[in-house]
Amino acid sequence: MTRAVLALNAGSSSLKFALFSIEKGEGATAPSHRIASGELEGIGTHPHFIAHDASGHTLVDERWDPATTGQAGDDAHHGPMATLMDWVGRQLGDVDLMAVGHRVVHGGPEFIAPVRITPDILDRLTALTPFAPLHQPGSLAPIRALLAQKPDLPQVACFDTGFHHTMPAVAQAQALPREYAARGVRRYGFHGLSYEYIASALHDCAPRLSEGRTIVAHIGSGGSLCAMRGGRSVDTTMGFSVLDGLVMGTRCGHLDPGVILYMLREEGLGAAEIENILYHRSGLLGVSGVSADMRDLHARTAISPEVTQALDLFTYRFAQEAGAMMAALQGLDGLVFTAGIGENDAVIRAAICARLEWAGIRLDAQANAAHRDIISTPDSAVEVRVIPTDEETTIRRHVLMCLA
Ligand SMILES: Nc1ncnc2c1ncn2[C@@H]1O[C@H](COP(=O)(O)OP(=O)(O)O)[C@@H](O)[C@H]1O
Ligand SMILES: CC(=O)OP(=O)(O)O
Ligand SMILES: [Mg+2]
Repeated sequence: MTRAVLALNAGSSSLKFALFSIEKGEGATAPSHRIASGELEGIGTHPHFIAHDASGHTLVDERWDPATTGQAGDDAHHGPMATLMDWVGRQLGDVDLMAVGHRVVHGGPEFIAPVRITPDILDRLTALTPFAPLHQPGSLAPIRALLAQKPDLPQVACFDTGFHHTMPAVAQAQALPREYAARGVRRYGFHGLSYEYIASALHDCAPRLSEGRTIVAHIGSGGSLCAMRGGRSVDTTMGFSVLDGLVMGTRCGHLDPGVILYMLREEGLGAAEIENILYHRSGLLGVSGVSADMRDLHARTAISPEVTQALDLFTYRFAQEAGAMMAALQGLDGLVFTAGIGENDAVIRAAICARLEWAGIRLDAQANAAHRDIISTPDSAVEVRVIPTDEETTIRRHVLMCLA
């Protein structure tokens, strides 16, 4: 029987998985071998489940009605996670599953390195839910379900916050009364499993950018920038929560806290209503009034000025936040685009790069349209790259490190 590790990556609009075969004694740094991988994407907009085997053959390719398939963050027995886990369970016939690794969005101040799940650890991770109210339950639901079904199956939690613990104290700080930092209210940063993968890819394919000053732009349904120097995070645009920084699919990004006071005091809204506005009704969806999904928005730019405004705000705010990351890095050698929008959307990449020409970025329009590895011109002061992220490979690495 093939021994395997399953990596589960629950995002806000997608559930991704990969099943890796593991040789006896295989270490975390050995090249990975996938038996199968896939994703349920477009959760909440146009759910699409697609999976491939090791040779790229399609195992499943189905589209569903969003009204019948639930939301990201539903518990493990209902909605998208149940669909994915049922399907994966049926594929496991001749596989000896040695461990499951999970993306867990928030590790709080305590959890940096990956950790083997025990009932006590699960309780401590559950206690972090107020830090990521809409992500943590979705991360923990499959862990809890598997712990009940298969208590002896090793499970490892891999933290999206872990990569950013190298940020200097000044980047972790907020200008609040000191006692807040002691209570864990500080800047953490997210998308760390993705940034760790990109840091290792840069080490292999672009040593100059790996050693130098690089902004990695993880722009999917959620999005953030990481200012990386020498392959480590020195700053990032998400802070205490996944609301900060860039304009996202349904989240507002950077916002004057006075707006929240206004909603509380003048509009009489409660915490749950404000949370719903900031997490689910803002961002591209809120400004365009039609969709959180970039693919839908491009199809409507010609007919809707609101859609054009939403895209303008998205690229404007990106350029502003990139300026902040350049200040943290004291300059810029490289810019890397990754995740759903970063990897696939040449129009958005071009609009962003046009706003950053002042920083020495020159885009090669043909290379960009063809989604090539390097999309800047040879004379560009900043090398611009597209690197597909692979959070599942980071999870595999973390599982093997943790079990060693
Ligand atoms: N071909 C494409 N063109 C433009 N945007 C795309 C394309 N494919 C995916 N996207 C965007 O990427 C988003 C999903 O990115 P992803 O990184 O999978 O998100 P998450 O992990 O946060 O769920 C979608 O909401 C969509 O806006
Ligand atoms: C941390 C976060 O925002 O994740 P996602 O982009 O998957 O929503
Ligand atoms: Mg993601």
